[in-house]
Amino acid sequence: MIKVENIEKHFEDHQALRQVTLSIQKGSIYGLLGSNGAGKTTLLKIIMGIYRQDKGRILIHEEEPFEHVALKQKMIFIPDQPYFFSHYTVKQMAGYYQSLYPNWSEERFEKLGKVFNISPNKKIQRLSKGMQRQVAFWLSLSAKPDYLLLDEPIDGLDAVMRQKVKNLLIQDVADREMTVVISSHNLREIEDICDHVGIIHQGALMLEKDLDDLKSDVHKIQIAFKQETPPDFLSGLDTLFVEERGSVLLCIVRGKEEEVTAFAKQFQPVIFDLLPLTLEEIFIYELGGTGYVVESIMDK
Ligand SMILES: Nc1ncnc2c1ncn2[C@@H]1O[C@H](COP(=O)(O)OP(=O)(O)OP(=O)(O)O)[C@@H](O)[C@H]1O
Repeated sequence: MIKVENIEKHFEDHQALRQVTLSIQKGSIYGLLGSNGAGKTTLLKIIMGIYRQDKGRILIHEEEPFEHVALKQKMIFIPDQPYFFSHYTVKQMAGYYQSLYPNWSEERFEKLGKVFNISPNKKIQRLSKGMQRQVAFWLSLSAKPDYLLLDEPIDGLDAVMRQKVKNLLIQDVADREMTVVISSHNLREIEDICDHVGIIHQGALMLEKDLDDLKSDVHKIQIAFKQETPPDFLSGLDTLFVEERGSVLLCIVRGKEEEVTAFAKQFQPVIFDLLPLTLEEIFIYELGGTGYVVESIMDK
């Protein structure tokens, strides 16, 4: 488990993180969403023990990562521009990873070679950017880390490889409870693999959600009554948004589907529809006036 408690970080007079608190369960995939400069990379580097926070505490498996060598052998960070030694082949770099990570599996490295389809004898710096990114995944997954932190990892991978990498991540989470933190600008890139997301804006965590709960507990209802809207109707619902569209009332409500339906039907509506919301709609309604935040993570 990763616990981030009241983290603050300044770079000279710029405050990059403000009072960030979140926890990431073992065996889960956590999406850290935010626009450029929001503070995602800074937070990932603090979790990895690469930067030291000014205030607050990070606990990985109840231990602080900064200068903790044994803990770092179980953690891998893939930065947005992976770094490799110049002139090293994939095989030579694999040897280096093997010396760093005690959990390294040669068998896994060979098996994954078939997925990535890159010759281990190739010099990494002669590969394309997307292929170098594949090498970063190939080596990292062969090292079988307990914690894998990814800084905008999907960018630069083609659609087929993107899906392959997502499947590999999900497989390691399911098989050996690896914990993944993945940063992105774009909710759509990661919504299919994350079970939790946090939205970070100007260094502060604005919203943190369990995606399964979120998808099942927020609904859009369209309802019309024979006459005026009964006064008790809206006051009896937990509404995030209400709009009159002619005689039809559109409401975004929180609550269990059966309970919302049973409640609405008491008023004998002439029209009643309950529809699921897209994740995008949920964030728009939940974040209300903070339009830029929503727009920035929904870019197409
Ligand atoms: N080493 C550094 N020195 C000074 N300022 C920094 C440093 N690293 C980050 N910052 C500043 O901290 C803020 C947060 O940067 P960070 O890289 O964490 O954002 P990000 O959310 O990862 O952005 P992006 O999506 O553009 O990569 C930015 O204003 C950035 O300029």
